[in-house]
Amino acid sequence: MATRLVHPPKVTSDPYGAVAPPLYQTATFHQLSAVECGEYDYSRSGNPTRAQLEAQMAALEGADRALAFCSGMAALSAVLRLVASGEHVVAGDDLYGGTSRLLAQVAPGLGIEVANVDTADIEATRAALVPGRTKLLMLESPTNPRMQICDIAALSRVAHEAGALVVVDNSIMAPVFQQPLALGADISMTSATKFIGGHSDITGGTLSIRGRELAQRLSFVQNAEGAGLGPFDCWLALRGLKTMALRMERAAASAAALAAWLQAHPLVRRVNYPGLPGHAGAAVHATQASAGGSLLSFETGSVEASRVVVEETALFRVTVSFGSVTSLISLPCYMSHASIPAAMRAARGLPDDLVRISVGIEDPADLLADLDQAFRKAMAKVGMEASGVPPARPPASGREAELLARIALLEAQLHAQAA
Ligand SMILES: Cc1ncc(COP(=O)(O)O)c(C=O)c1O
Ligand SMILES: N[C@@H](CCSC[C@H](N)C(=O)O)C(=O)O
Repeated sequence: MATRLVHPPKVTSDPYGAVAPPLYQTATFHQLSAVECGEYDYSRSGNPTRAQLEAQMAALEGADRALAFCSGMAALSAVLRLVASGEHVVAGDDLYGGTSRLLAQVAPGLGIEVANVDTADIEATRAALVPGRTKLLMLESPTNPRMQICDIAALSRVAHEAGALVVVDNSIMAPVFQQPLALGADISMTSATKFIGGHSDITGGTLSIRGRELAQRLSFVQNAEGAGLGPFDCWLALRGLKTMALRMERAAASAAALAAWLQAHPLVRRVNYPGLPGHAGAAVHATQASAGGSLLSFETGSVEASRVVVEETALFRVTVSFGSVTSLISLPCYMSHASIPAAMRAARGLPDDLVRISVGIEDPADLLADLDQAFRKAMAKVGMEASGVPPARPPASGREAELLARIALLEAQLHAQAA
């Protein structure tokens, strides 16, 4: 993966042999004549820089074709266009807030009925699918923000038996750690705003698609509705891709160390991180992904304490989004998932005190020390003694952290095999 990210397939012929892909920052292309068009005519319909990004994503995910959109939501909206009025979608019940909003507030206006189900429960998902009427099963694994895991291969089989297509939102793992098409999904969506861009400087989304006919339908939507990614953002995404494995491996190793520390902390009631052997989905996750990733969430039992942790950290930026080189921290119920009505959040078990952390590529020792000082302030706020706080002693080096993360994943894999 690391090598393929640096050596993408070349789709543009560059007479100068530029090492960086050329940026075709143009809206239109000179035609061969008034009645003959060359390969490109208009950047909404196609652009060589976008074609380069799409070819690389297709190669990375073993797809027949990939398409790049101006955001992850635009990519998911294009997928929703595969469903006609009167048809049915089954989706998970712990989804990114924007996806929940699309399904709860946009889909009904299109005449599309949506059923939300706990996709960790294969039989419940099977029961929610209506053969012949359900056209799409929408999955996230891990889910945002509770990091729940579903079995992508088993659910793909169940959905296909019912005649539904499967789209997996792979934004949290990205192709570096998980490849949904290889597990049986039809479409893998990645918000390029996250790990692909990697520097919090673009919004984008990609669809990697199995099957030429399906890809053609989605490509038609991309052009007809005009939500393709612009050339400069494609160029930034191409640049981000080169270091994606390096960034993700480093951040995942640090996240594993932070998750272990949080789990031992007296102020923390629960840690959601699929790289922890005790996580309910760890065994399934270990069979379909190669790391726990760098996103995790935890509960303190007190919104007040969680808020102090979030606001008192200095290296973790209080911001929505994830997958950046910079560590980020948030209260999902007040930020990324605020568009889900409070009653629905409560029904789905999404607590207000949940804190989400996106671990960046900083030195894990600094991140731990920063969390430790913020937690001490939070404990003081809720009148807790600082006794029992685990030492904020990180693994001696990034390499050691990486090895520990690999060992944790191997343990989870052994667990899975034994089961
Ligand atoms: C899991 C997940 N899917 C999809 C999206 C949508 O991506 P974008 O913000 O690029 O539209 C986000 C975040 O926004 C997300 O967290
Ligand atoms: N105001 C935005 C919120 C974006 S959340 C971004 C990201 N997916 C995350 O989970 O942090 C909106 O309303 O969409």
